[in-house]
Amino acid sequence: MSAKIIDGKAFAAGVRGRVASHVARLKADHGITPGLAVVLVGEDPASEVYVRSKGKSTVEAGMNSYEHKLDADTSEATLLALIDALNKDPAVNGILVQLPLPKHLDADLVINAIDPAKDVDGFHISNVGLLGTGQKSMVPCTPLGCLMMLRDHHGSLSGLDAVVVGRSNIVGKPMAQLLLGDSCTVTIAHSRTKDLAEVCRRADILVAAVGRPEMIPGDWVKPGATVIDVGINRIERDGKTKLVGDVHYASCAEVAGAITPVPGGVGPMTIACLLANTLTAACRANGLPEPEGLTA
Ligand SMILES: NC(=O)C1=CN([C@@H]2O[C@H](COP(=O)(O)OP(=O)(O)OC[C@H]3O[C@@H](n4cnc5c(N)ncnc54)[C@H](OP(=O)(O)O)[C@@H]3O)[C@@H](O)[C@H]2O)C=CC1
Ligand SMILES: Nc1nc(=O)c2c([nH]1)NC[C@@H]1CN(c3ccc(C(=O)N[C@@H](CCC(=O)O)C(=O)O)cc3)C=[N+]21
Repeated sequence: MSAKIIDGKAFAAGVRGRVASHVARLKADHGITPGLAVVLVGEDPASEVYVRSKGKSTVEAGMNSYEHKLDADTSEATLLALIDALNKDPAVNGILVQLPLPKHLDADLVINAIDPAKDVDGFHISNVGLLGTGQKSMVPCTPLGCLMMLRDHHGSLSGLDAVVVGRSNIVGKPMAQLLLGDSCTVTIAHSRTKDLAEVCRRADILVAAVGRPEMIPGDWVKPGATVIDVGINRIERDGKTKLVGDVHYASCAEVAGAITPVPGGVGPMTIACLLANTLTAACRANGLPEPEGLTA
């Protein structure tokens, strides 16, 4: 069997297009232009690339982009003062603080200082609690993008066995919540899981969010399963840098029914969902109906 390739890049282009046309309507009918503020502390080159591409996509969708670059040694008080100002700024509908933060800053404290209504990453404890109790919230972008692709491929996810490998607050846990919300039977696996191979083989839906290049081989995949590869790992091969996921693509694609590639899978959907969340936040802030099909 050869898997269907789930084209995240094309899917993301579709989502961005829908966001852009909704933004155009908001502008024309209500004079509202949604705004996204991205805060980057320090000079991590990979983070700078992401922040630039987020800014570019934001502007392409017709929204305002505000970039705040702070020195690596910025104090917690300075960062919190910036977040306070952004919370109060009516032109800003979404706030994203790029992670990881330098070690001297308490990421939980910083994230929880963001107004939950502007928390387009969905990382604030209020949004985590709302998601966990099935209430309307801001949903983390990467898991939301994965859910959109899964719903598109399967129609209904009800009753399917889902295994999420990884239990981080930004990917694994919210991914598991969303799958549970769609009535999957969910298992969360991690570094202490016994017989991970056997656990993975039960999955109709296998989500890999581990951060270990090509860790999951094809013989861990149930024939016909859907494999969602969240991993973004930069490795050296044949003297070149290459981007690979957390699954061994070639062997998994032989067994799976469908699979997301890296690059061109989950990554582009993360950015598209960030724009979707910013639009959703702007609609909620103005008491307007939310865009359909762009939230969980
Ligand atoms: N495509 C995208 O848009 C995004 C991609 N990513 C990528 O996704 C991956 C995961 O990111 P993130 O969740 O932040 O990573 P974290 O490092 O925060 O979490 C990794 C998880 O994997 C588990 N793990 C580590 N080693 C093993 C192992 N040998 N067997 C089983 N489980 C293991 C850890 O378990 P334990 O808790 O026990 O330590 C942990 O729960 C990374 O490659 C990252 O770059 C992240 C965000 C967005
Ligand atoms: N507060 C916060 N929110 C985040 O959402 C967040 C973060 N911090 N820190 C870093 C991670 C990582 N992340 C990615 C986004 C897009 C791609 C992406 O578009 N990837 C392209 C390839 C890009 C390339 O070539 O490097 C792809 O997979 O096709 C990848 C990774 C968001 N993150």
